Amino acid sequence: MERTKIGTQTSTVTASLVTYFIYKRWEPQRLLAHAVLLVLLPAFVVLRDESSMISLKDVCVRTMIHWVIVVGMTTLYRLSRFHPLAEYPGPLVCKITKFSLAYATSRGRLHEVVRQIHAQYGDVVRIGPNELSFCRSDAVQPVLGARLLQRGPYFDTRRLPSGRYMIDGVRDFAESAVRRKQWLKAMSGEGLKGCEDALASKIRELCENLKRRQEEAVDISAWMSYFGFDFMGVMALGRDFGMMKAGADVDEFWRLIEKGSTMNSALAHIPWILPIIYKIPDGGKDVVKLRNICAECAASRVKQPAKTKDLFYYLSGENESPMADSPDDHLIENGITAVVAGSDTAATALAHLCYFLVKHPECYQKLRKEINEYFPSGGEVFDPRLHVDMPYLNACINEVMRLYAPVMTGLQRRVEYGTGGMMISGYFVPEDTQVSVHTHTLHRHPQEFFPLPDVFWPDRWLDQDVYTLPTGDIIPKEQIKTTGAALIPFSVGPQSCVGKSLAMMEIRATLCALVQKFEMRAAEGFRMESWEENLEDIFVTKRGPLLIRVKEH
Ligand code: HEM
Repeated sequence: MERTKIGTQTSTVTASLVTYFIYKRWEPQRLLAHAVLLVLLPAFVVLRDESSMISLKDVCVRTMIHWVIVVGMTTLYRLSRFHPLAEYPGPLVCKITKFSLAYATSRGRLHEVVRQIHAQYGDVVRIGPNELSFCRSDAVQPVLGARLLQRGPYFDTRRLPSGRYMIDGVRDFAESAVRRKQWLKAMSGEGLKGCEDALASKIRELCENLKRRQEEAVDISAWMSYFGFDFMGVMALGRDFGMMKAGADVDEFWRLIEKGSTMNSALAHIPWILPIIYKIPDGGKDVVKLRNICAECAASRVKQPAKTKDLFYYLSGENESPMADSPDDHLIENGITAVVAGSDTAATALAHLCYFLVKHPECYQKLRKEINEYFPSGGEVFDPRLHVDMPYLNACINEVMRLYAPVMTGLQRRVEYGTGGMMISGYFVPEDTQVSVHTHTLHRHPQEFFPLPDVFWPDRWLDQDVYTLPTGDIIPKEQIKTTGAALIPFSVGPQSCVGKSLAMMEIRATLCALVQKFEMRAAEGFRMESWEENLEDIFVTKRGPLLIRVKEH
């Protein structure tokens, strides 16, 4: 009897060690693997050794012991000096698990938490058991730009039930290049030209709507989203969502995207849990609703021949051959990606621009002066070719993208198992390690942006011999540090934002129109500081209200 017990205990410990090694080496993700390793294996060990006198309680107790051993071994190893990342500093809890970052994300505070970790532990920190975060501009190229590292498991949330990845989750560079081909055509000179009429017409609609609301406090942040979604709906799916017309999120498109992003970005830190979450009934209800809206839009768009060579025209391949009668999954996916990736990101940048320009009226006036100089005859200020050359306009946009990039988070890449590791900005990163450059922290690093890295000061982007600081002090060029290579709101490299040109065209044109046409000031009783306090990093940025009064010039 005693011998049987010892035998069972030995078997349980052996099974736990095997389980621990399998998790450590292969990090299995499938639900079946979790079930076999965590439930069936310990039960099998007990049943095999004590088949005649086994009770349910015994099985439960042994399963719990199995779990405690696996978790205990994992924790000890992650904290031990034998772990390949043992030399890197970081909070104890992050060395053990990424649950703490998943929690911070679910609260929208990830940008602050990672920044705080860097402030406390340095430029290269351990933010997960197998993950390093860099806050150095010389890490940007090796991590993102140099075509060395593929995306990490953070992007597993971009995998569709079919097993295929959305374009923004694809790991393999070759597949990525194929999937980006049509996008790049759409973002070429001719492709962008095809978007200009729709953009000009949506900007006009935005200005008309704001004009009608001069007597009331306007939530300009929400209006930027209505505008962004309507524009991208037309561009990518051939349908105006009608948000500006209704002054509301009519199809709940925006709400669905925000809800989905909050959950996805939290789970992205613990991707092994995804197969379990996806089995929960209704777990993907919102995603299905979102997909159905897009599928319906794309279906009606393919029935009409293209009036303009817009984004849909290129993404559907209409530029190369006639369109099929009904949209395929690929086309619907691209449409969803464009709306999800392109609407709210640009809207966030525009909302931040309104916020900072209202807070700094002297910058608002300086920008208005530049617009009047470039468009002396008044009238419509829509000329994307001129916008590109306007120094102060572009300085304001750069400065806002620096302080609050619409995607603040570090984009995860992975040093693959079997590569032997690599050097990144003078640090050895062992194989099987996830790495990222934390955009929000890098953008405010005094070594890259000096002085006043936390202050909105567009002049730092201008080329001058002397600079007047917001404090009134005058300093020479030599005392200014503005590292262009450290500004990475669109990421860099072979998988960077493929919609950058369209986004920049949209932001420049919309800002010019708003500043030319309207005066803006904070609405009475609105606490401006609440804007920054309410920002949430959910991969994209979730924003609270920004109540503004607009008045036509
Ligand atoms: C201010 C606006 C925007 C910002 C800040 C932004 C930022 C980003 C970032 C940081 C990435 C991740 C790149 C990586 O993993 O390295 C990305 C990817 C992407 N963005 Fe944007 N984006 C913006 C607007 C747009 C627009 C307007 C579109 C489309 C019309 C778009 C389409 C995409 C696509 C398709 C990807 C995936 C690219 C790939 O994986 O190859 N984005 N964007």
